[in-house]
Amino acid sequence: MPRDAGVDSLLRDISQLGEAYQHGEQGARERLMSSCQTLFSSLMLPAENMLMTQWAYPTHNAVIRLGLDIHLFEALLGDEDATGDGNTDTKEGGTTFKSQSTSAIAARTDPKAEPSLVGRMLRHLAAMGTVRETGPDEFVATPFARALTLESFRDTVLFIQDDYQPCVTGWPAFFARSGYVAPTSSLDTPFTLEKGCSGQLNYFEFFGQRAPLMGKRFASMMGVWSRDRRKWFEAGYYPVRERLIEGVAGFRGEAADGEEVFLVDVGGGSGHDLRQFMEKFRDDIPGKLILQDRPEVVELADTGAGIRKMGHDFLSEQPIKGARAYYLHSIIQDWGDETNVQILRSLIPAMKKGYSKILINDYVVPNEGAHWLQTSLDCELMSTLGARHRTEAEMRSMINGAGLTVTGIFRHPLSLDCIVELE
Ligand SMILES: C[S@@+](CC[C@H](N)C(=O)[O-])C[C@H]1O[C@@H](n2cnc3c(N)ncnc32)[C@H](O)[C@@H]1O
Repeated sequence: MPRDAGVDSLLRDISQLGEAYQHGEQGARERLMSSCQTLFSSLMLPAENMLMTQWAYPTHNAVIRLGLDIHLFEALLGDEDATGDGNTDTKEGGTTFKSQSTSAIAARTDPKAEPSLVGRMLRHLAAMGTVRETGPDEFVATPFARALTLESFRDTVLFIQDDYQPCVTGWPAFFARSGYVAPTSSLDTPFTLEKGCSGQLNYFEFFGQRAPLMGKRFASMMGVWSRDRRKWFEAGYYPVRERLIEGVAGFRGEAADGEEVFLVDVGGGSGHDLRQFMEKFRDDIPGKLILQDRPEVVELADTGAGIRKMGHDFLSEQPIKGARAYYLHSIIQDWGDETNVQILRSLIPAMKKGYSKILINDYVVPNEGAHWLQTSLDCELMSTLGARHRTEAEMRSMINGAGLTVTGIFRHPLSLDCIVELE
């Protein structure tokens, strides 16, 4: 086969990025991953690509899913005190993982699975990079395999594979019916078609009224989705002190009534954003933190001390008046323009002029070169809520239509999302 010039230049980039990564340069890891991914797909032949995407990925997912049922990932971690049988220690991301034999892993599965089935599952997981093979019939967990023992990761796999994926499998039926037109109503989507609630309940109403467990798993998935991303309040992203904290009465020793609300997380789900915000700023937060969402969602949220929970429908007037900021994370992306204008207008009567701000934390997608995280979420939004991502021009026009003004768009150099600040 003739060599591809694109591949040659990718190889040069990867070599330079590899050095930058070894020197700990900011952003080198992300750029290296992206170049490696492009290199991988450039090198793959069409039939290999076919088999990888259509065969290997789905069966990898199926092995992970079945692995949860038999507690394969817990079995793989073994017993902290396990010794003998030739186990070797492997360092990954600062944690020591022990190598385990297939028979030892199979013996710890629960319910007990046939050792040869466990061996076949482990070999596919190893081929796909989820576990590592350290010798014949010997495996060690990667950080991802270890994370699959966490409740939030288990919930995420169960939500995506059991609750969400069937509506993606139903795309051909939905689009044949719609005449190959993308959905624009949250009441008529591949999700509502698959769940039999078209015209009656949207995605979130379905969780609340028919599938509370699904709602809990969804909230866990949102936490996992945010987990390794740059937080909006981190250094180099949105300047929280300069733009929010310093403008609050009482911050400079002026009189404050102690009742001020600093931040309302509107549609804040499980409260993970406020919890992390609290951990970072603690005693510097000049006012109360309030988590709002649908009543059944806030009820499940484990916010800990210092965060007040409140059931509130964001389509109706905001009851917390004069907060320093109203934060909307992954809310605007969920809805069409009409609903978003209603969500934003419901906040306006509560805002103190010249003081309160709205912070929209969403992806604002580029016209070209969107990341797979953005494009796959766009597919998810289309499938579940008949929604879609917006470009900056589309976002600005929607916001102006609600009678608000964009006062800044803030991004971390390594984040795919941004904060759109409004007054
Ligand atoms: C995509 S999630 C985002 C959750 C959270 N902000 C985060 O980033 O993890 C959308 C949230 O909007 C909430 N929601 C949907 N409809 C709502 C409504 N009418 N009023 C209040 N919250 C609503 C859902 O329950 C869900 O928690």
